[in-house]
Amino acid sequence: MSVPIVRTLADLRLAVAGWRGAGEKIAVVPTMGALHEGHLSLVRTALGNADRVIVTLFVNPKQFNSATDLAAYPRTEEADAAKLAPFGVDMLYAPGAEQIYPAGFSTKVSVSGVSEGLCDAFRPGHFDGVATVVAKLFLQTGADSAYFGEKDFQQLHVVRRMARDLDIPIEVVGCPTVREADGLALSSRNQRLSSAERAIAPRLAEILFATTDRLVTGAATEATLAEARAAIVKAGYREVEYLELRSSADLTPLERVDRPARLLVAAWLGNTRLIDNVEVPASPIT
Ligand SMILES: Nc1ncnc2c1ncn2[C@@H]1O[C@H](COP(=O)(O)OP(=O)(O)OP(=O)(O)O)[C@@H](O)[C@H]1O
Ligand SMILES: CC(C)(CO)[C@@H](O)C(=O)[O-]
Ligand code: BAL
Repeated sequence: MSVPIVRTLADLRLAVAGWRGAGEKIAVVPTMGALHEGHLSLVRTALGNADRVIVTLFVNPKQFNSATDLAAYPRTEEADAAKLAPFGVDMLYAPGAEQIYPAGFSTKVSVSGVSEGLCDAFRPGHFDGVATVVAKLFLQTGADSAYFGEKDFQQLHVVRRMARDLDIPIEVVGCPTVREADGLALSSRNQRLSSAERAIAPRLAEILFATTDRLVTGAATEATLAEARAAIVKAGYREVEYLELRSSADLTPLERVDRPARLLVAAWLGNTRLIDNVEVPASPIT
């Protein structure tokens, strides 16, 4: 079985109209390709919740801050289509850039609040690019539900807020982060790690989990976070961009764990920027 590849908005709309006519529920899984088990877990959840599943593959230039990062981004469409084939995905929508940003395109979707701080502080404009392309993908596909990984936790919040604010009738579903056996969160950027870096990489998740265990409900957290930042550098990471505690519900900064909380990190291992985040387990207030 192979997955039908659709490259134009006109062909996408034709297929979707047929499915809608038959009363079928449609799910969309937006990706930038280089598919791995993380993406495939989203696909499995989508297949369980809908009659038709569209996976999108578009490396969105508007969300890259650096031309080098964009140029280095893996492009493996053939292998991606082969990975999707056994799942019975209904369509791989891999539009040309002109289908998303036709000549004269001048609109930007910008979500305030949840977009601010964390990744935005180091990739300014990144979430405008994400919100703009995801709004287009939601409207082009007209899907009933969309699947995003918690690995990109801030992105998940931005997309949810955007869909609510713009009254796009779609359910945004967050899916748990898939990890390698040693704890490293799967990411297409892991391919860029040297073998020495790959050996160090899982220390990030290890330190993150160990730190959440130390974040006792109600206690101030800054000293614990400072120790964790130092431990990440000691493990061999070049730089910690941020390690912050935020509310899980709306990403507001927290100085102590006084509601469901998430610990989020971005750090550079050599020339590769990795992100991760974990929920802080609730602990009894003593
Ligand atoms: N390890 C993972 N577990 C669950 N979902 C994931 C994982 N990695 C990526 N995803 C999700 O897959 C979707 C597409 O992500 P994307 O194509 O950017 O892959 P990626 O591996 O995160 O790449 P990169 O981080 O290098 O951009 C996003 O919703 C993202 O959160
Ligand atoms: C959601 C997304 C496909 C938008 O380009 C991208 O940010 C990603 O792959 O996470
Ligand atoms: N996974 C988020 C896409 C990006 O890093 O641009």
